[in-house]
Amino acid sequence: MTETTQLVFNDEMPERYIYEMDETKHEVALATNDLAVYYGGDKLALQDADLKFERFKITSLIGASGSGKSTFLRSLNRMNDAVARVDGKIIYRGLDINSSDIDVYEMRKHIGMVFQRPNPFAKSIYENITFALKQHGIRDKATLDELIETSLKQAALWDEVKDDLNKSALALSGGQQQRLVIARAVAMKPDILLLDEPASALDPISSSKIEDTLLKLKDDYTIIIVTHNMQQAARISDYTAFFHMGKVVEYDLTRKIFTRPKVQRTIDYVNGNFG
Ligand SMILES: Nc1ncnc2c1ncn2[C@@H]1O[C@H](COP(=O)(O)OP(=O)(O)OP(=O)(O)O)[C@@H](O)[C@H]1O
Repeated sequence: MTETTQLVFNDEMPERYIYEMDETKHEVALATNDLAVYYGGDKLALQDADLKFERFKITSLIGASGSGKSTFLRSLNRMNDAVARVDGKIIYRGLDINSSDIDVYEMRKHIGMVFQRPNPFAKSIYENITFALKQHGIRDKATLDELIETSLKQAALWDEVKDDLNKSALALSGGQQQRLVIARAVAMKPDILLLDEPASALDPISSSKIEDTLLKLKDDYTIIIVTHNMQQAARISDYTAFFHMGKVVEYDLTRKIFTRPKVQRTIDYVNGNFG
């Protein structure tokens, strides 16, 4: 952002602003209620997280390193269970999926996760996608073939690999591997896709392919993405949450976060004044 477009401080500014989603107008796919995460028993890494995520939209989580973005994202499908205490509620289809009686394995079929580093299995492209499907009891070849084609098309990888599905996934480029991992996640037909900096390890062209893929995927999925790249957040997301020191400081429509944020700290961050 150039000097002339710097956002400026104006009179009475709140310390926090959380967009109140009108549930009569917007379908909420997932909501957190008073979420707090403690590592090692007492290290508070996230607090007071109350967010609603709209269905079929992309929400970006932005903020400096260590501000709690990944902690929040990982808590949404219980990836932190083994390392942290997660208090509060995560509401999905009327259920609190943070409750102890939830079948986490089953829940993750609905809420999938893609990590920063592409992590395909050391298997063929075909097997990367069929592995989890078979574990979930899908064995019919025609069904598997159809799911492979659909998911690879959704992840914008089909045209590049359709003639060689038996090739090792490890022989693909980093960007192709990440799209394969996205295909693997969408083959399970989740409702919600969580992505932790999915493009940060990739070159700009691969990164832009991932962005295009996510924009297409939002026709069918609700997407929540952690990104350090503010241009990327501005380009692809409908909503943006700005994290600072374990709190969501501002949550709003992306265009408002980047043009008319309400909190001084957000203004500083989007202007590049991180101090
Ligand atoms: N497994 C863990 N055990 C202990 N502390 C952790 C663990 N994971 C994260 N933390 C701490 O929690 C805080 C928030 O970290 P988190 O990774 O959520 O931040 P982040 O905003 O995602 O950062 P980055 O952008 O660097 O990924 C930090 O102080 C971090 O050191």
